[in-house]
Amino acid sequence: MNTAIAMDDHVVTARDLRKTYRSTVALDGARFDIGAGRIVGLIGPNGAGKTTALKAMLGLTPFDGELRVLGKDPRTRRDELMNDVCFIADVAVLPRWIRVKEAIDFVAGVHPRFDRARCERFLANTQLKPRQRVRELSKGMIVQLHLALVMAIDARLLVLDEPTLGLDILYRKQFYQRLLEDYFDEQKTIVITTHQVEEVEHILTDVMFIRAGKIVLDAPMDAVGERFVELMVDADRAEQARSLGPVDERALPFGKTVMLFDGVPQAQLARLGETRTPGLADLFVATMKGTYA
Ligand SMILES: Nc1ncnc2c1ncn2[C@@H]1O[C@H](COP(=O)(O)OP(=O)(O)OP(=O)(O)O)[C@@H](O)[C@H]1O
Repeated sequence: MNTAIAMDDHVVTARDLRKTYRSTVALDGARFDIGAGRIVGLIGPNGAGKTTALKAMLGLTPFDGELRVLGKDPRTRRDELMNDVCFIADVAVLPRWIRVKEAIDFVAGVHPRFDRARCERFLANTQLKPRQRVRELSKGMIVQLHLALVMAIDARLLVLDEPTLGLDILYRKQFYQRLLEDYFDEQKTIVITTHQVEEVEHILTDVMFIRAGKIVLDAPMDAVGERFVELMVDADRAEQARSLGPVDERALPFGKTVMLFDGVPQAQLARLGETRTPGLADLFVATMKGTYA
């Protein structure tokens, strides 16, 4: 197949992405594809390179390697890209004197795809009032304002870096619910980085784990459920289970062991003990073991 054509089928295509800050390697040959109409979680421990990968996609940092976002190289065509890509920059960018209503007026004035009614719907579920100034808002309320402004823009690619950091659990839940109900459709693609794996796993269509600048797992969520099985075995079956090559194991009380398998049929494991599909958080912990060693 012609690779140029194949690359354009994806919203994002990255090959051999590299970024070094003096002696720190932030991206170490990362490779991934993101298709249209997907909600992708880019998940990794602190310092894994998540923000750097997003900044590269947004044309906010130089890097080596090949990267196409909506068919364009963000290094050279950032301005054009920004018509179709939306992201939340640093929350500190809103001037402290501006009123909620003025911030909405401003975005409505500069962004042709901003939908004021939608923004106001998002805000109706918060305590924010149109006349309040940013300096009168709590940290979490400022994040809410930012999210409402960004979610009301009809962009093809929405990039969210830790979108719910600092928000209470009620709003976090509501945010992800609204992201699905009010924002997402097949024409859109969303990339979210987060540490709060449990909160996003039910909305993701795909998951990417990043560790030390490399993508170490990249799979659709339904494939994750088929690929990985967790098995709880008693001591007398542990050796037999171990011979099937678990990718991780941990001991439980009473001599039981939980083992994580990748690609071993569930039926085969079920003969040795109790099986279940691991949650994303379990997979994350198993995959990242030794990161801080
Ligand atoms: N401007 C910078 N100057 C020097 N080093 C940097 C800079 N930005 C990031 N780094 C380093 O690059 C690596 C990756 O950082 P990055 O911010 O991409 O990680 P992250 O996965 O987003 O982490 P976190 O979850 O903690 O936000 C880290 O080791 C970090 O110290």
